[in-house]
Amino acid sequence: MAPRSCVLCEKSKAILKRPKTGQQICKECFFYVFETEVHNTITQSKLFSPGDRVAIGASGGKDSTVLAYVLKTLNERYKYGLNLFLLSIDEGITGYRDDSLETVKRNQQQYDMPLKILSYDELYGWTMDAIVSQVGRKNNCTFCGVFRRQALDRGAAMLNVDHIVTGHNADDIAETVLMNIMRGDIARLGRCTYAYFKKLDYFSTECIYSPDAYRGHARTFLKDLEAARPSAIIDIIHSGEAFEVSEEVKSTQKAQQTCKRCGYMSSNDLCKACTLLEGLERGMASSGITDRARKKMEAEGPAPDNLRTIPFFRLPSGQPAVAIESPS
Ligand SMILES: Nc1ncnc2c1ncn2[C@@H]1O[C@H](COP(=O)(O)OP(=O)(O)OP(=O)(O)O)[C@@H](O)[C@H]1O
Repeated sequence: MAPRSCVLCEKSKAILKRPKTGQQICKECFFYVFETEVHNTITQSKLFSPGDRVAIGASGGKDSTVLAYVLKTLNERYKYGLNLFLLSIDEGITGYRDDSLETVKRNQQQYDMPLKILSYDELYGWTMDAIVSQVGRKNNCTFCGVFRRQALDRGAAMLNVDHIVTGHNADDIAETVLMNIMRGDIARLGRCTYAYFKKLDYFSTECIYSPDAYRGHARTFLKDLEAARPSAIIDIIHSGEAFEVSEEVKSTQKAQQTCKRCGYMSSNDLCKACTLLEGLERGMASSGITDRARKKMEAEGPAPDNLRTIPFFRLPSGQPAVAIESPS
């Protein structure tokens, strides 16, 4: 059978079928439509203003590498006037993050962007290797996720940027929508094709500490759905976007305040990172995970005065941290 030609340019050979539209298109047309969609989202949502400083959360993986490449390309093509920075968080995972940071350092050269690396070790006094040796593999993702979110905000404040952007592909977002539904967590409500065809330099190893079994179930389920109906992924994302959170559910969300200990935004007296860090420092790491363990630690008395804590968080303006929309 003769190869199909691209439905857009009608000249070149089609090399992929976009599940989103069902269109069979060639490589050049794919680059063009993908980049144009990102551009349209940026302009229609008025994401940036000329002169804005933007930190790209750079893990070295495919999604953030595509993000850095596309933002740089669009910034030059459409003259957005953005100052772009790479911001990498070094979680301290030997054999994984040290390798992927080498990719980010190459991206820094390739894309000619300043790079800031901030490590868990310098911020919290703990690497993920040390955390895993205390808590084991089961709950370590909780520590890593909470610590990364705060580290990205703190790194962004150090760079004095107006925005942080992170890379997410359609599969990951659909998985997250499904997982929030399956957990009854409505209130918290891809692909690598682009990176592969553009031959971008990215790091493609899974985190050595991330056996997220629940996400694995969502992923398998989504793959089955997609096999039956290719638009399933994008349909689920649209459903997630269309969910209306009732006022009753919204009212269960706690008001945003700042952490008494470190000044970072929090919905409790202590932010989650301070709670987790206190547990680690007192040798009771699960106190940040289960209510029972927390009560046990509380029963042992207040935190000692010499407890290692996270430096107090202030925005570059000197203001304490204020609420920033939390992606979930
Ligand atoms: N260590 C890190 N330093 C800076 N940004 C990070 C880091 N880890 C994750 N991010 C940001 O969060 C996004 C989503 O991360 P996630 O862990 O889900 O990885 P992913 O979907 O495999 O993305 P990637 O392919 O870029 O690694 C990344 O694209 C990146 O923008």
